Amino acid sequence: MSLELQQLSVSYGARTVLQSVDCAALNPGKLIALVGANGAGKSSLLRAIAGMTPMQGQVLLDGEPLHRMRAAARARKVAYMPQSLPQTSSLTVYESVLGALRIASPHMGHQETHARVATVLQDLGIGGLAMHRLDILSGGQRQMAGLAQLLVRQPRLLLLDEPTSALDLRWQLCLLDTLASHVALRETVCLMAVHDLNLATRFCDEMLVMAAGRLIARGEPAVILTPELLKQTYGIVARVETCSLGTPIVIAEQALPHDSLD
Ligand SMILES: Nc1ncnc2c1ncn2[C@@H]1O[C@H](COP(=O)(O)OP(=O)(O)OP(=O)(O)O)[C@@H](O)[C@H]1O
Repeated sequence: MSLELQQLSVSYGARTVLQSVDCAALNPGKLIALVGANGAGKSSLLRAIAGMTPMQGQVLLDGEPLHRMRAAARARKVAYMPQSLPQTSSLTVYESVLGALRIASPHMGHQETHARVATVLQDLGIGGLAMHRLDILSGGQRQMAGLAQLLVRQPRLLLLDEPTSALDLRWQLCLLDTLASHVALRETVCLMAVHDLNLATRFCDEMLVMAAGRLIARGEPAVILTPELLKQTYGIVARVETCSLGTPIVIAEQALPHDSLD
């Protein structure tokens, strides 16, 4: 079973920013990248799936319409990480991850709860931050803590909005490696918005490409990423080569002039 989007539309006031997005069989166990230019609608799509913005159409998770699910069941199954995380909490990283798990699984035993928190912090490599307060973390550390709060719940569906945007090169690799292992092990459906196409091609098995509120391409990065698609999507002249790891690498050569774009 999997995630399916049927005729999903989102409007802000009179402005429609997502236009009847259809997408079947977004399957578990793999990372799926959601890419597209600024303003293409990636965050709106993730928020709509997460039930955080009014929408038309239907989102099915394992065949079940998410909007008909009771709030508690939905909160257990779906975890969403926004682009920017709140900075105000004075909880420690450990307390915040523990709290996230207790809300999702209030009946879980004390030992299992604490073991799960310790494991997720260790897997993400942030055990050393456990007793640090969230409000004094760096942006990248907060992003790692935010992901820990989601993974500890072991949701069925993970929706991540640019989860590596604040991370340095090493932590980008650490986070995506851990995420890929978690998603494969738990058979999680994972859809994440990413700007870095080269990270997406390296870690994601499938790519959804958005432009102006529509889904314009879907498939394996090596198959769908072409200079033509990059021109259409981002307004750039780019080459796509195969790097020594065997994955496609996008070399952006030049931005097309603003007045040459539609
Ligand atoms: N709360 C809002 N109210 C009104 N318009 C909005 C709101 N949020 C987003 N939009 C508009 O919806 C369109 C899609 O925005 P969205 O944030 O979904 O794009 P995105 O692909 O995630 O962009 P980015 O890569 O810059 O984060 C944009 O034109 C944006 O101005």
